[in-house]
Amino acid sequence: MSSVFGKPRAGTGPQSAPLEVNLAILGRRGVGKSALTVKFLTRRFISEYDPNLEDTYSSEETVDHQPVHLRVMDTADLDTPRNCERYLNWAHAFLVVYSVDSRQSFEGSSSYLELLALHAKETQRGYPALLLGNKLDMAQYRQVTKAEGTALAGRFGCLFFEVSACLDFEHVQHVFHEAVREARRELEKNSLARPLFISEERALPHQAPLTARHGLASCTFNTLSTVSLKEMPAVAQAKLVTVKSSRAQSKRKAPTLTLLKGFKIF
Ligand SMILES: Nc1nc2c(ncn2[C@@H]2O[C@H](COP(=O)(O)OP(=O)(O)OP(=O)(O)O)[C@@H](O)[C@H]2O)c(=O)[nH]1
Repeated sequence: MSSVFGKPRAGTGPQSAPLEVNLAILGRRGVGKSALTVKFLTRRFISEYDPNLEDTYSSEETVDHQPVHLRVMDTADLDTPRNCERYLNWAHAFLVVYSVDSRQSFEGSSSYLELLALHAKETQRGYPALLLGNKLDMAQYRQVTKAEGTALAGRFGCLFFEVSACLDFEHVQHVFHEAVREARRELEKNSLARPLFISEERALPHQAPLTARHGLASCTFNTLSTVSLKEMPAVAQAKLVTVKSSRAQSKRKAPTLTLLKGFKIF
């Protein structure tokens, strides 16, 4: 099933260059966004974390025999989407996460999917999204059934997975690679040579901010009325740490330690 909201906005590079994919992880606090990100990058599960950290990590991946330069933004919204343009204008694809043992977080994920769908409608661009029910190892405390997750994903045309950041790495990796595939499908629809961020001149002068109109306060889209053709934007409040996943997986050398500053690993 395809998970496309609207039209694509960026293109693949030449065949020899790695594909560049930006992936944002969204969801309410405590659903396991950081745990999933760190699991994917290091194969490890974290037990302690700084909930206010919002970092963007970089990893060289190979997906379907194709090199991919993947950037992952582990967002740190509070209870609702906030200052969303920092990821809406940056990401090629989104992982929307809830926790299977929290109905509140499931409702939160629905808000994020609505936000993405509305943004896609406003901008006429494509935003592949995957819905993830995390903490599958806590299934005995389930508040959200698998059928409910499937139904929500179906409503928004998303892929859906139940995962656990503390169980097998391969399943988590599969999900991230599926996100890359979804982004790549979108990127391949557009033949631009490099990943560029193109904002069309598309003023919305008489309309309130999208999220305000739909009850998602705090998100503004003030770049919509400007013309811009720019390379990778600076990510507000985010620092870029390059991590070679093969190295991170095998050794506890500097990149891993840098990445995991603030986390306790075991
Ligand atoms: N049992 C279980 N616990 C998990 C899992 N993923 C994360 N946790 C725990 O859930 C808590 C929150 O995890 P985080 O990864 O920090 O969640 P987050 O979504 O990044 O939260 P914020 O940073 O506050 O936005 C931590 O105590 C984790 O150890 C999981 O798959 N299973």
